[in-house]
Amino acid sequence: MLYSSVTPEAKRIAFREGLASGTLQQFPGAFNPLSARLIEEKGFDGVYISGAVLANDLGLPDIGLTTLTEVATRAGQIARMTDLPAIVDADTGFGEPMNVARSIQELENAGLAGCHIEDQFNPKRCGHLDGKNVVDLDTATKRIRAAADARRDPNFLIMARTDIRAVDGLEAAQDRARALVDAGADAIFPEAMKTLEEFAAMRDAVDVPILANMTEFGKSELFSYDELASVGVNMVIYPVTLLRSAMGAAERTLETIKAKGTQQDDVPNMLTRARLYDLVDYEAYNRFDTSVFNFQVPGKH
Ligand SMILES: C[C@](O)(C(=O)O)[C@H](CC(=O)O)C(=O)O
Ligand SMILES: [Mg+2]
Repeated sequence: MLYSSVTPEAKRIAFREGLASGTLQQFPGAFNPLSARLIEEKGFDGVYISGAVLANDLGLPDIGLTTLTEVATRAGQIARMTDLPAIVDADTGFGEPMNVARSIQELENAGLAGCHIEDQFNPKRCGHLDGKNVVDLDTATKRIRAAADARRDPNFLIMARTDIRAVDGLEAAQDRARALVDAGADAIFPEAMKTLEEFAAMRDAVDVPILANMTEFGKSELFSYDELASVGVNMVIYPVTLLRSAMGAAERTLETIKAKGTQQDDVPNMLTRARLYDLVDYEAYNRFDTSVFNFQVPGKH
C-alpha cells in the first residue's frame, strides 16, 4: 500500500550488490510510476528513468529542455513506487559543476539509487543521433568530480556517460572513460557503441561496471542478454521501450475506435480492470479501511 517501504539507502546498497554480482542487471525504462510496479512484478533488477521519456511524455523533444525540478520530481514519484533501485538520466547535470553538485543532492533527496551525467554540449540531443558535440576533457571530468563530491550517501551511484565515440572514435572513448573513472565515476555508460566488440573494448578499458543502452532505432544493434553478458557488460537499459510499446498500443486503439465506432476489438489487448487494481494494490486499501474502500474485484473484468 502507498509507497515502497524499502529505504533509498537500502536500494542503493542492493544496486551496488547487483552490479558486483557478475550477473547482467536489466533495467527497463519506466514511463510512469505504475509501470515501475510492472517492471518489479516481472522480476527485473531495477528501474531506469529516461530523460528522453520524461521530455517526450511532456510533449517535448529530448534536447535538454526539462529542468532539474521536473526531472527530480518525476523520478522521485517513480522511485518511491517500487522496491527496486531506480536510476535516472541527469543529462549534462543541469549546468555548471556547482549546478551538478546541487542536482546530485536533489536526486538523493528524491530517493534515487544513482544517476548518469554525460559529456555532451548543451543543448544536448539523443545519443543515437548525428551531429553531437562533446565538451573537452577538463569540463567533463569537473562535472563528474563535482557530482562525486556532492553526494552525502557514499552508495549513491555516479555513472559517467560519454558520447565521444560518435565524435572521435572508440580509442577516444576508452581514454575518456579512464579519465572519468579517475575523476570519481563509479560506472561508465559508453553511448552509441556499434558492435559487441566495441562493448568488449570498453570493458577492457576500465575496472568499473559498464552499461549497454539497448534503445530501438538507434546506432546499436539490439543485443540479447546472453550477448551482452558474454562481453562482460554489467547492466543493460531499455530506456524508451515501454513508452514506445504503450504509445503504439494507444495509437492502434484510437484507430480501432475511429474505424469501427467501438474499442471492442482491442479489449483483449488491454490490461483488465482486475489487473489494474491488482497493480495499484486496491485490496490493501480495502483492508485498511473497509468503510471507505469497499471495492470488490468484479469477476475477471
Ligand atoms: C538513454 C537516453 O539518454 C534516454 O534519455 O533514455 C536516450 C535514449 C533514446 O533517445 O533513444 C539516448 O540518448 O540514447
Ligand atoms: Mg537521455
